[in-house]
Amino acid sequence: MYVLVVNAGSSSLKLRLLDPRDELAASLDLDEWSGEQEIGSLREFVAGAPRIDAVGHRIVHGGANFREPVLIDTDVRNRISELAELAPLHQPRGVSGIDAFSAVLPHVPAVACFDTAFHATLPEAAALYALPREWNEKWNLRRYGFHGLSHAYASRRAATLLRCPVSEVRVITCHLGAGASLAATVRGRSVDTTMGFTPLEGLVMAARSGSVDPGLVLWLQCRTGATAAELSHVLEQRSGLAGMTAGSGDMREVLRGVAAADPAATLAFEVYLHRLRRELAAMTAAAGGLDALVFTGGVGEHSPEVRSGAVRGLGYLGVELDAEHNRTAAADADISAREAPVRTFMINAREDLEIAQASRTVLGNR
Ligand SMILES: Nc1ncnc2c1ncn2[C@@H]1O[C@H](COP(=O)(O)OP(=O)(O)O)[C@@H](O)[C@H]1O
Ligand SMILES: CC(=O)OP(=O)(O)O
Ligand SMILES: [Mg+2]
Repeated sequence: MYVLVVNAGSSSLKLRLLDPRDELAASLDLDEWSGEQEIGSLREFVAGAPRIDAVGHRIVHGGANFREPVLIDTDVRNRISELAELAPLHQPRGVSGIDAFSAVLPHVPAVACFDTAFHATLPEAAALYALPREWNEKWNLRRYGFHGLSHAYASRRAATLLRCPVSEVRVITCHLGAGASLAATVRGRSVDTTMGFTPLEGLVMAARSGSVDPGLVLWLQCRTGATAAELSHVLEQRSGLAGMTAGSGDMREVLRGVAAADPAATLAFEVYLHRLRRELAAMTAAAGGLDALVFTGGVGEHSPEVRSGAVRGLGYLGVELDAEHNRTAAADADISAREAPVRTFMINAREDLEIAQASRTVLGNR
Protein backbone atom coordinates (compact mmCIF):
# COMPACT_ATOMS: atom_id res chain seq x y z
CA MET A 1 0.00 0.00 0.00
CA TYR A 2 1.37 3.41 -1.03
CA VAL A 3 0.48 5.90 1.71
CA LEU A 4 0.67 9.64 1.20
CA VAL A 5 1.42 11.24 4.58
CA VAL A 6 0.20 14.81 5.04
CA ASN A 7 1.87 16.63 7.96
CA ALA A 8 0.39 20.08 8.44
CA GLY A 9 2.54 21.73 11.13
CA SER A 10 2.24 25.22 12.57
CA SER A 11 4.36 26.73 9.81
CA SER A 12 4.62 24.26 6.93
CA LEU A 13 3.02 21.39 5.04
CA LYS A 14 5.14 18.29 4.49
CA LEU A 15 4.06 15.56 2.07
CA ARG A 16 5.73 12.14 2.12
CA LEU A 17 4.69 9.25 -0.14
CA LEU A 18 5.82 5.93 1.37
CA ASP A 19 5.80 2.76 -0.73
CA PRO A 20 4.74 -0.64 0.69
CA ARG A 21 8.26 -1.10 2.12
CA ASP A 22 8.20 2.35 3.72
CA GLU A 23 10.72 3.71 1.24
CA LEU A 24 10.24 7.35 0.28
CA ALA A 25 8.68 7.44 -3.22
CA ALA A 26 8.07 11.21 -3.42
CA SER A 27 8.08 14.23 -1.15
CA LEU A 28 7.18 17.91 -1.12
CA ASP A 29 7.63 20.63 1.53
CA LEU A 30 5.54 23.79 1.32
CA ASP A 31 6.77 26.53 3.64
CA GLU A 32 3.70 28.65 3.10
CA TRP A 33 0.51 26.68 3.53
CA SER A 34 -2.84 28.30 3.87
CA GLY A 35 -5.10 25.60 2.46
CA GLU A 36 -7.01 26.25 -0.74
CA GLN A 37 -4.43 28.45 -2.46
CA GLU A 38 -1.89 25.67 -2.87
CA ILE A 39 -4.33 23.13 -4.33
CA GLY A 40 -2.66 23.51 -7.77
CA SER A 41 0.71 22.36 -6.38
CA LEU A 42 -1.00 19.43 -4.66
CA ARG A 43 -2.63 18.32 -7.96
CA GLU A 44 0.77 18.50 -9.65
CA PHE A 45 2.37 16.40 -6.86
CA VAL A 46 -0.39 13.77 -7.10
CA ALA A 47 -0.12 13.63 -10.91
CA GLY A 48 3.61 12.91 -10.61
CA ALA A 49 3.24 10.20 -7.92
CA PRO A 50 3.59 6.51 -8.95
CA ARG A 51 0.35 5.61 -7.10
CA ILE A 52 -1.53 6.57 -3.93
CA ASP A 53 -3.69 3.98 -2.13
CA ALA A 54 -4.33 5.91 1.09
CA VAL A 55 -3.80 9.31 2.64
CA GLY A 56 -2.68 9.58 6.29
CA HIS A 57 -3.12 12.95 7.98
CA ARG A 58 -1.32 14.22 11.08
CA ILE A 59 -3.99 15.87 13.21
CA VAL A 60 -2.72 17.71 16.25
CA HIS A 61 -5.71 17.55 18.62
CA GLY A 62 -7.90 14.49 19.11
CA GLY A 63 -9.70 15.84 22.19
CA ALA A 64 -11.32 13.42 24.60
CA ASN A 65 -12.82 11.14 21.94
CA PHE A 66 -10.14 10.39 19.34
CA ARG A 67 -7.66 8.13 21.13
CA GLU A 68 -6.69 6.06 18.08
CA PRO A 69 -6.24 6.57 14.34
CA VAL A 70 -9.59 6.68 12.53
CA LEU A 71 -10.96 6.49 8.98
CA ILE A 72 -12.11 9.97 7.94
CA ASP A 73 -15.70 10.55 6.89
CA THR A 74 -17.75 13.77 6.98
CA ASP A 75 -18.70 13.30 10.63
CA VAL A 76 -15.09 12.66 11.71
CA ARG A 77 -13.88 15.64 9.67
CA ASN A 78 -16.44 17.91 11.36
CA ARG A 79 -15.60 16.63 14.86
CA ILE A 80 -11.89 17.29 14.20
CA SER A 81 -12.76 20.79 13.02
CA GLU A 82 -14.75 21.47 16.22
CA LEU A 83 -11.51 21.04 18.22
CA ALA A 84 -9.92 24.03 16.45
CA GLU A 85 -10.08 26.35 19.44
CA LEU A 86 -7.85 23.96 21.44
CA ALA A 87 -5.04 24.19 18.88
CA PRO A 88 -5.70 27.35 16.85
CA LEU A 89 -2.35 27.33 15.06
CA HIS A 90 -2.60 23.70 13.98
CA GLN A 91 -6.09 22.25 13.82
CA PRO A 92 -7.45 24.49 11.02
CA ARG A 93 -4.41 23.61 8.90
CA GLY A 94 -4.99 19.91 9.51
CA VAL A 95 -8.61 20.29 8.42
CA SER A 96 -7.50 22.25 5.32
CA GLY A 97 -5.24 19.30 4.49
CA ILE A 98 -8.16 16.86 4.82
CA ASP A 99 -10.37 19.06 2.61
CA ALA A 100 -7.69 19.66 0.01
CA PHE A 101 -6.89 15.96 -0.44
CA SER A 102 -10.52 14.89 -0.43
CA ALA A 103 -10.92 17.30 -3.38
CA VAL A 104 -7.75 16.13 -5.16
CA LEU A 105 -8.15 12.39 -4.39
CA PRO A 106 -11.91 11.94 -3.82
CA HIS A 107 -11.88 8.12 -4.08
CA VAL A 108 -8.82 7.43 -1.92
CA PRO A 109 -9.50 6.56 1.75
CA ALA A 110 -8.01 8.92 4.32
CA VAL A 111 -7.01 8.25 7.93
CA ALA A 112 -6.54 10.77 10.75
CA CYS A 113 -3.64 10.11 13.17
CA PHE A 114 -3.54 12.21 16.31
CA ASP A 115 -0.64 13.87 18.13
CA THR A 116 -2.57 13.40 21.37
CA ALA A 117 -3.25 9.65 21.04
CA PHE A 118 0.10 8.41 22.38
CA HIS A 119 -0.49 10.35 25.61
CA ALA A 120 -3.93 8.83 26.25
CA THR A 121 -2.11 6.53 28.71
CA LEU A 122 -0.98 9.36 31.01
CA PRO A 123 -1.75 8.42 34.61
CA GLU A 124 -4.49 10.62 36.12
CA ALA A 125 -1.95 12.18 38.49
CA ALA A 126 0.04 13.50 35.51
CA ALA A 127 -2.98 14.30 33.34
CA LEU A 128 -5.20 16.29 35.68
CA TYR A 129 -5.04 19.97 36.60
CA ALA A 130 -5.95 20.85 40.18
CA LEU A 131 -9.16 22.60 39.15
CA PRO A 132 -12.70 22.10 40.46
CA ARG A 133 -13.74 18.53 39.72
CA GLU A 134 -16.98 19.59 38.03
CA TRP A 135 -15.03 21.81 35.62
CA ASN A 136 -12.62 18.99 34.76
CA GLU A 137 -15.53 16.64 34.10
CA LYS A 138 -17.78 19.09 32.26
CA TRP A 139 -15.11 20.40 29.88
CA ASN A 140 -12.72 17.44 29.71
CA LEU A 141 -9.99 19.67 31.15
CA ARG A 142 -6.84 17.60 31.23
CA ARG A 143 -3.34 17.48 29.88
CA TYR A 144 -3.61 15.85 26.44
CA GLY A 145 0.02 16.21 25.33
CA PHE A 146 1.18 16.56 21.70
CA HIS A 147 3.90 15.45 19.24
CA GLY A 148 2.79 11.93 20.21
CA LEU A 149 3.51 10.47 16.76
CA SER A 150 7.10 11.68 17.05
CA HIS A 151 7.53 10.63 20.70
CA ALA A 152 6.10 7.17 19.94
CA TYR A 153 8.41 6.61 16.99
CA ALA A 154 11.53 8.03 18.67
CA SER A 155 11.07 6.09 21.93
CA ARG A 156 10.63 2.79 20.04
CA ARG A 157 13.63 3.58 17.84
CA ALA A 158 15.71 4.26 20.97
CA ALA A 159 14.78 0.83 22.35
CA THR A 160 15.91 -0.71 19.03
CA LEU A 161 19.22 1.18 19.20
CA LEU A 162 19.64 0.01 22.82
CA ARG A 163 18.88 -3.55 21.62
CA CYS A 164 16.28 -3.83 24.37
CA PRO A 165 12.59 -4.73 24.19
CA VAL A 166 10.40 -1.60 24.47
CA SER A 167 8.82 -3.23 27.52
CA GLU A 168 12.09 -2.89 29.45
CA VAL A 169 13.15 0.70 28.88
CA ARG A 170 12.54 4.20 30.22
CA VAL A 171 13.12 6.81 27.52
CA ILE A 172 12.93 10.60 27.66
CA THR A 173 12.33 12.06 24.19
CA CYS A 174 12.99 15.73 23.40
CA HIS A 175 11.04 16.79 20.30
CA LEU A 176 12.56 20.19 19.59
CA GLY A 177 11.24 21.89 16.45
CA ALA A 178 9.29 25.12 16.03
CA GLY A 179 6.96 23.57 18.61
CA ALA A 180 8.76 21.64 21.36
CA SER A 181 7.84 19.08 23.99
CA LEU A 182 9.35 16.34 26.11
CA ALA A 183 7.83 12.95 26.89
CA ALA A 184 8.66 10.27 29.43
CA THR A 185 7.92 6.80 28.07
CA VAL A 186 8.05 3.75 30.34
CA ARG A 187 7.54 0.26 28.88
CA GLY A 188 6.25 1.83 25.65
CA ARG A 189 3.64 4.02 27.38
CA SER A 190 3.73 7.78 27.80
CA VAL A 191 3.68 8.60 31.53
CA ASP A 192 4.27 12.35 31.36
CA THR A 193 4.84 15.13 28.85
CA THR A 194 5.38 18.87 28.93
CA MET A 195 2.51 20.05 26.70
CA GLY A 196 -0.97 20.07 28.20
CA PHE A 197 -4.56 20.96 27.34
CA THR A 198 -3.17 22.90 24.35
CA PRO A 199 0.24 22.93 22.58
CA LEU A 200 1.12 26.12 24.49
CA GLU A 201 2.17 24.56 27.81
CA GLY A 202 5.73 23.58 28.72
CA LEU A 203 8.99 24.48 27.03
CA VAL A 204 10.01 27.79 25.50
CA MET A 205 9.38 27.44 21.73
CA ALA A 206 10.17 29.36 18.55
CA ALA A 207 7.27 31.80 18.95
CA ARG A 208 5.25 30.27 21.82
CA SER A 209 5.86 31.26 25.43
CA GLY A 210 5.47 27.80 26.92
CA SER A 211 4.27 27.77 30.55
CA VAL A 212 3.69 31.11 32.22
CA ASP A 213 2.05 31.77 35.58
CA PRO A 214 -1.73 31.78 34.98
CA GLY A 215 -1.81 34.65 37.48
CA LEU A 216 0.33 36.67 35.07
CA VAL A 217 -2.14 36.11 32.22
CA LEU A 218 -5.06 37.17 34.43
CA TRP A 219 -3.12 40.23 35.61
CA LEU A 220 -2.39 41.21 32.01
CA GLN A 221 -6.02 40.78 31.06
CA CYS A 222 -7.16 43.07 33.92
CA ARG A 223 -4.37 45.61 33.45
CA THR A 224 -4.49 45.96 29.64
CA GLY A 225 -8.07 44.96 28.91
CA ALA A 226 -6.73 42.68 26.14
CA THR A 227 -9.21 40.15 24.77
CA ALA A 228 -8.59 36.40 24.92
CA ALA A 229 -7.86 36.45 21.17
CA GLU A 230 -5.28 39.24 21.57
CA LEU A 231 -3.53 37.47 24.46
CA SER A 232 -3.59 34.18 22.61
CA HIS A 233 -1.96 35.84 19.59
CA VAL A 234 0.88 37.22 21.74
CA LEU A 235 1.45 33.98 23.69
CA GLU A 236 1.35 31.76 20.60
CA GLN A 237 2.95 33.87 17.88
CA ARG A 238 4.91 36.72 19.40
CA SER A 239 6.59 35.09 22.41
CA GLY A 240 9.25 32.41 22.92
CA LEU A 241 12.58 32.94 21.15
CA ALA A 242 10.93 35.29 18.64
CA GLY A 243 9.48 37.48 21.36
CA MET A 244 12.63 37.63 23.44
CA THR A 245 14.88 38.51 20.50
CA ALA A 246 12.40 40.48 18.37
CA GLY A 247 13.42 38.05 15.59
CA SER A 248 11.94 35.07 13.74
CA GLY A 249 12.39 32.47 16.51
CA ASP A 250 14.45 30.27 14.16
CA MET A 251 17.10 28.65 16.37
CA ARG A 252 19.77 29.24 13.69
CA GLU A 253 19.17 32.96 13.94
CA VAL A 254 19.36 32.83 17.77
CA LEU A 255 22.65 30.90 17.61
CA ARG A 256 24.12 33.46 15.21
CA GLY A 257 23.15 36.12 17.76
CA VAL A 258 24.78 34.14 20.58
CA ALA A 259 27.98 33.77 18.52
CA ALA A 260 28.01 37.55 17.95
CA ALA A 261 27.51 38.14 21.72
CA ASP A 262 24.13 39.79 21.14
CA PRO A 263 22.67 40.23 24.66
CA ALA A 264 19.01 39.55 23.75
CA ALA A 265 19.88 36.35 21.84
CA THR A 266 22.20 35.19 24.64
CA LEU A 267 19.53 35.72 27.29
CA ALA A 268 16.80 34.07 25.18
CA PHE A 269 19.04 31.04 24.63
CA GLU A 270 19.75 30.76 28.36
CA VAL A 271 16.03 30.97 29.21
CA TYR A 272 15.30 28.29 26.56
CA LEU A 273 18.00 25.98 27.98
CA HIS A 274 17.10 26.59 31.62
CA ARG A 275 13.50 25.52 31.03
CA LEU A 276 14.62 22.57 28.92
CA ARG A 277 17.02 21.28 31.61
CA ARG A 278 14.46 21.75 34.36
CA GLU A 279 11.76 19.88 32.44
CA LEU A 280 14.21 17.15 31.45
CA ALA A 281 14.94 16.46 35.09
CA ALA A 282 11.19 16.58 35.84
CA MET A 283 10.55 13.92 33.18
CA THR A 284 13.14 11.62 34.78
CA ALA A 285 11.23 11.95 38.07
CA ALA A 286 8.01 10.92 36.31
CA ALA A 287 9.75 7.96 34.66
CA GLY A 288 11.58 6.85 37.83
CA GLY A 289 14.95 7.27 36.09
CA LEU A 290 16.03 6.86 32.49
CA ASP A 291 17.85 4.43 30.22
CA ALA A 292 17.97 6.60 27.13
CA LEU A 293 17.64 10.25 26.20
CA VAL A 294 16.63 11.20 22.65
CA PHE A 295 16.92 14.45 20.70
CA THR A 296 14.69 14.76 17.64
CA GLY A 297 12.94 17.46 15.54
CA GLY A 298 14.64 20.20 13.51
CA VAL A 299 16.51 21.72 16.46
CA GLY A 300 17.15 18.42 18.27
CA GLU A 301 18.64 16.83 15.14
CA HIS A 302 20.70 19.77 13.93
CA SER A 303 21.93 21.78 16.88
CA PRO A 304 24.90 20.44 18.88
CA GLU A 305 24.79 23.65 20.96
CA VAL A 306 21.24 22.95 22.11
CA ARG A 307 21.99 19.28 22.87
CA SER A 308 25.08 20.05 24.95
CA GLY A 309 23.34 22.98 26.67
CA ALA A 310 20.31 20.81 27.46
CA VAL A 311 22.34 18.24 29.40
CA ARG A 312 24.73 20.68 31.07
CA GLY A 313 24.72 19.90 34.79
CA LEU A 314 22.67 16.70 34.37
CA GLY A 315 25.66 14.39 34.89
CA TYR A 316 24.07 13.27 38.16
CA LEU A 317 21.38 11.54 36.06
CA GLY A 318 24.03 9.55 34.21
CA VAL A 319 23.78 11.65 31.04
CA GLU A 320 27.05 12.71 29.40
CA LEU A 321 27.77 13.47 25.75
CA ASP A 322 30.84 12.76 23.67
CA ALA A 323 31.75 16.28 22.51
CA GLU A 324 33.12 15.19 19.13
CA HIS A 325 30.23 12.83 18.35
CA ASN A 326 27.73 15.47 19.39
CA ARG A 327 29.35 17.94 17.01
CA THR A 328 29.80 15.69 13.97
CA ALA A 329 27.40 12.71 14.07
CA ALA A 330 24.45 12.40 11.70
CA ALA A 331 21.12 10.93 12.87
CA ASP A 332 20.37 8.23 13.87
CA ALA A 333 23.41 8.10 16.17
CA ASP A 334 24.59 7.45 19.72
CA ILE A 335 26.27 10.65 20.90
CA SER A 336 26.93 9.69 24.52
CA ALA A 337 30.30 9.48 26.21
CA ARG A 338 31.50 5.88 26.09
CA GLU A 339 31.28 5.31 29.86
CA ALA A 340 28.02 7.22 30.45
CA PRO A 341 25.38 5.02 32.16
CA VAL A 342 22.59 6.60 30.04
CA ARG A 343 22.70 6.45 26.21
CA THR A 344 21.87 9.67 24.40
CA PHE A 345 20.68 9.40 20.80
CA MET A 346 19.85 11.85 18.06
CA ILE A 347 17.07 10.38 15.94
CA ASN A 348 15.40 11.67 12.78
CA ALA A 349 11.77 12.65 13.43
CA ARG A 350 9.72 10.18 11.40
CA GLU A 351 6.08 11.03 12.08
CA ASP A 352 5.54 9.93 8.45
CA LEU A 353 6.47 6.30 9.24
CA GLU A 354 4.22 6.26 12.28
CA ILE A 355 1.30 7.66 10.25
CA ALA A 356 1.84 5.33 7.28
CA GLN A 357 1.87 2.27 9.54
CA ALA A 358 -1.20 3.41 11.48
CA SER A 359 -3.05 4.14 8.21
CA ARG A 360 -2.34 0.64 6.90
CA THR A 361 -3.60 -0.86 10.17
CA VAL A 362 -6.86 1.15 10.04
CA LEU A 363 -7.41 0.17 6.41
CA GLY A 364 -6.69 -3.50 7.09
CA ASN A 365 -3.69 -3.47 4.78
CA ARG A 366 -5.96 -3.85 1.77
N1 LIG B 1 21.09 23.57 11.65
C1 LIG B 1 20.17 23.95 12.54
N2 LIG B 1 20.55 24.43 13.75
C2 LIG B 1 19.63 24.84 14.64
N3 LIG B 1 18.31 24.80 14.42
C3 LIG B 1 17.88 24.32 13.25
C4 LIG B 1 18.78 23.89 12.25
N4 LIG B 1 18.05 23.46 11.18
C5 LIG B 1 16.74 23.65 11.51
N5 LIG B 1 16.65 24.17 12.74
C6 LIG B 1 15.43 24.55 13.48
O1 LIG B 1 14.42 23.59 13.27
C7 LIG B 1 13.16 24.26 13.26
C8 LIG B 1 12.16 23.46 12.47
O2 LIG B 1 12.04 22.20 13.05
P1 LIG B 1 10.95 21.16 12.50
O3 LIG B 1 10.91 20.03 13.45
O4 LIG B 1 11.22 20.86 11.07
O5 LIG B 1 9.69 22.11 12.60
P2 LIG B 1 8.18 21.91 12.91
O6 LIG B 1 8.06 22.05 14.39
O7 LIG B 1 7.51 23.02 12.16
O8 LIG B 1 7.80 20.54 12.41
C9 LIG B 1 13.45 25.63 12.67
O9 LIG B 1 12.63 26.60 13.29
C10 LIG B 1 14.88 25.88 13.03
O10 LIG B 1 14.92 26.72 14.16
C1 LIG C 1 1.92 20.31 18.40
C2 LIG C 1 2.97 21.19 17.82
O1 LIG C 1 3.46 22.06 18.49
O2 LIG C 1 3.33 20.94 16.56
P1 LIG C 1 4.47 21.68 15.70
O3 LIG C 1 5.75 21.40 16.39
O4 LIG C 1 4.37 21.04 14.34
O5 LIG C 1 4.15 23.14 15.70
MG1 LIG D 1 7.00 19.08 13.43
